[in-house]
Amino acid sequence: KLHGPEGFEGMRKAGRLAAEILDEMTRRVEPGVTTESLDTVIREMMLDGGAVPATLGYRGYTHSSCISINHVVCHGIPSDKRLKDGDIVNIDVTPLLDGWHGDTSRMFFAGDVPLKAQKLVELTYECLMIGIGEARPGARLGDIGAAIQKHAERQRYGVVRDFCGHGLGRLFHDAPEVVHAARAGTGPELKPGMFMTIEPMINLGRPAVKLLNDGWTAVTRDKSLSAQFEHSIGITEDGAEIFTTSPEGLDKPPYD
Ligand SMILES: CCc1ccsc1-c1ccc(O)c(O)c1
Ligand SMILES: [Mn+2]
Ligand SMILES: [Mn+2]
Repeated sequence: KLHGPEGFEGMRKAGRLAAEILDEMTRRVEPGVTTESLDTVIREMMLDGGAVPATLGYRGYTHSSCISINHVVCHGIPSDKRLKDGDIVNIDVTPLLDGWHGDTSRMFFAGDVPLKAQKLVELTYECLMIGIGEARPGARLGDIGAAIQKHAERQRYGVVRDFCGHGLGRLFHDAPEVVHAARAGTGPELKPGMFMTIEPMINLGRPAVKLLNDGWTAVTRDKSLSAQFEHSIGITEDGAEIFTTSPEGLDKPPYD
């Protein structure tokens, strides 16, 4: 699907609301808060912004966000679980605003996070931005995953294969599947008007993942820490536009 100016306008608005919600999470993530309480703030901010949570009811999912802590790779379900000092936390939100999905996630620190975990978070952000840097008309989809994989594996980190980025717009998930480990020069050619997410999950240890009995929560098999960042982007005539950038510059680690 190739979108025109109306689609870019719609995604800018949905993406900005999503980024503002994650900016608010920067102020609220701290040891002692429950992930359920953060999910409630997220849902209220979506509704106040005239949007609805795209994940609520999606394939039977019961919450307005995914909150994934430490060795949880993705799809962590908000609960009465309290954050503790040293936790690294991914919060993933997708407000659906006037028919457009703004899908984004960032890492947050609860209290004092060990340097090794901070380095994983910074490298994962670099992977996302390096992947976005490959997105332009004429590039191949595989160029994105190849660049991400190279940056992560050079530092001996594991790139998760089990979950991918995706096309989006009026749909939450559409073609293409954006794999975060791929071969350059392969896959469909990128064209202006394509919308997609890039959402690399990078593990301190091996790439392998398993699902918990709740049917949602994905964890590293070797229990190593995992980090993820996600942006929704649109391919423009000369590159890519990021729809989910923080208006306050809060989406860029290192977090001091
Ligand atoms: C919880 C929403 C959900 C359910 C099945 S996959 C999924 C999901 C979660 C976060 C995402 O960024 C995404 O693209 C999909
Ligand atoms: Mn997401
Ligand atoms: Mn996504």
